[in-house]
Amino acid sequence: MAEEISLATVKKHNKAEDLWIVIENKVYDVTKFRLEHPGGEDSLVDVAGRDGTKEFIDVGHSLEARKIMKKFYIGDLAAADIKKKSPIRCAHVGLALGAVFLGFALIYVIKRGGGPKQ
Ligand code: HEM
Repeated sequence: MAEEISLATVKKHNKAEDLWIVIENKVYDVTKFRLEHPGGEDSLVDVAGRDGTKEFIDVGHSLEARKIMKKFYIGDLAAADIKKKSPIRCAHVGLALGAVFLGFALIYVIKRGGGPKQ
């Protein structure tokens, strides 16, 4: 099984001479690659020690780039750090569904003449 690396550990490697990046929940040590990176050293240093998934995808990296990445893979982001964002999103979806349900329930009660009878 791949080694699990916490985001706190990744954060310690946030310099050009010690450069780890998270992409799609996988951790890469691109310290040596930074000088060969066709997109330049600076773009990698900008996301050093953090999640660079958005930036990586925004560039539209080729399949060749994805092949090269594999050479620098050092482990997976710890499960606890991956899940952090999702409960918030789930809560939002739950709230939205709850609000829609309440809306329909209200319409139903009103249409049935749930109000005071005359
Ligand atoms: C292990 C991680 C990465 C690898 C192996 C990698 C590899 C490459 C390669 C091979 C290219 C040439 C174009 C292509 O084949 O797509 C490239 C271009 C580029 N990369 Fe990366 N890259 C990595 C991460 C990143 C990240 C995290 C960023 C942004 C923060 C980034 C920004 C860029 C930019 C700006 C270009 C230039 C695009 C252009 O000139 O059109 N790269 N990269």
